[in-house]
Amino acid sequence: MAQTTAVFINHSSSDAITDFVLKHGNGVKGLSEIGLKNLPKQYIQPLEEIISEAKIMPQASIPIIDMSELDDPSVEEVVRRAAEKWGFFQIINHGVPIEVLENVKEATHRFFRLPAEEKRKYLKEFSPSNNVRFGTSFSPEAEKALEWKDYLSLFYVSEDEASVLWPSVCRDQVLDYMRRSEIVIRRLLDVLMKNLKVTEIDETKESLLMGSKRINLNYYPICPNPELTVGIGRHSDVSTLTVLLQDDVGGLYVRGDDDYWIHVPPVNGSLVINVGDALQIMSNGRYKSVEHCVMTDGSKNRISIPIFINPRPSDKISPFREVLASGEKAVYKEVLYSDYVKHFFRKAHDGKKTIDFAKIRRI
Ligand SMILES: CC(C)(COP(=O)(O)OP(=O)(O)OC[C@H]1O[C@@H](n2cnc3c(N)ncnc32)[C@H](O)[C@@H]1OP(=O)(O)O)[C@@H](O)C(=O)NCCC(=O)NCCSC(=O)/C=C/c1ccc(O)cc1
Ligand SMILES: O=C(O)CCC(=O)C(=O)O
Ligand SMILES: [Fe+2]
Repeated sequence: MAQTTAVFINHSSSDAITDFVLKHGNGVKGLSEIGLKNLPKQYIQPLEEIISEAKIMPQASIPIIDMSELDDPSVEEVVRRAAEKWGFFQIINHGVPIEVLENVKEATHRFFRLPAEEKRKYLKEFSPSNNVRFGTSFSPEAEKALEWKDYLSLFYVSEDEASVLWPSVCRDQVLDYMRRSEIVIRRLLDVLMKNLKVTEIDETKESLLMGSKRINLNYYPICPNPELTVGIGRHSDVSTLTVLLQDDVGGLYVRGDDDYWIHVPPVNGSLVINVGDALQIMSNGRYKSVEHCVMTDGSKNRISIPIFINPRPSDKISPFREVLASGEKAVYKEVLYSDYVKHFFRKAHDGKKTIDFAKIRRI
């Protein structure tokens, strides 16, 4: 059977492949598993989207910060500088138990091992809710070239809603990971806010900084031609902060100086933290939401699990009053957060362009 499918797919039209991947719920994981020899042409990315050896800064790395020392003012300073300069850092000794991380990784594999007919139930057209979505690539209708990634995206509303709507093979482990990471997120936001002269996170600020959460389970299967495609194209996150758990395969790259990229090496037990566009806007550009992308692997399947900490969809975001108090000019105008996110989802990944949506144009 697999043999027949492989012969069929290897000789199929683009449309048949797209149906197999997108409509029937096989995803790129399905393509990978039938032993595809060559990357289908709709996945071939323009050469400039591929990070070759020559574009990597081998000696550079994003900071690794030990959170057990966070009460030390010098460590607070390291966190702030990392958010200002790199927009990305890894944390260790963060208080989220290693079993919680291992359990959510295993749960992610369990979800993706489900048969296509099961996963298909969560495709946009069949899912019982907009808050649960299984998909592939990022925005297939808008993309010139597809991305080599399948995902399950879960927008968190409440434990009760999750217990009804989220797939039972991964629900409990995902919720546990979200719950257990809450303390470290709050702590990081406290430190980052102090530096902006925001001394108290009241109810309004709490909503703006962490009023909603989305968690994605990303699956990047073995790719037959990793030198021709990407797992995720260049983008910045639209979150306030993103907390990312990756496995031991590697492949995440962050924009460094000029046209160079920095690899984020897997560090056992660590979490990758990055600033998203919402925090760049609210900090009036002080904290940087940095472009990043994922390259595929020719010999290993990879997973990653980002938690996007966001404003609420109904929040209006703009630079904080405290940041502008000293007379600094606002770089960004007020935008409704759900408009911002819809703008992001409706186009293909395009590097740092999403934030132009909120930029004030001065002539
Ligand atoms: C606008 C949202 C996202 C959906 O609202 P809705 O009422 O369900 O509206 P729609 O169902 O009409 O969705 C709007 C559009 O977004 C698309 N979309 C709806 N969720 C999704 C979805 N998880 N995936 C990819 N399209 C979607 C959806 O397909 C639709 O596009 P289109 O059909 O072309 O009109 C709403 O939940 C909202 O405002 N959420 C705010 C919190 C939030 O989710 N923030 C996003 C944080 S995610 C982040 O930072 C980075 C994410 C990311 C993700 C993938 C990457 O490769 C890289 C980065
Ligand atoms: O897979 C990764 O390491 C990064 C994923 C990512 O950038 C995203 O989901 O927004
Ligand atoms: Fe991202």
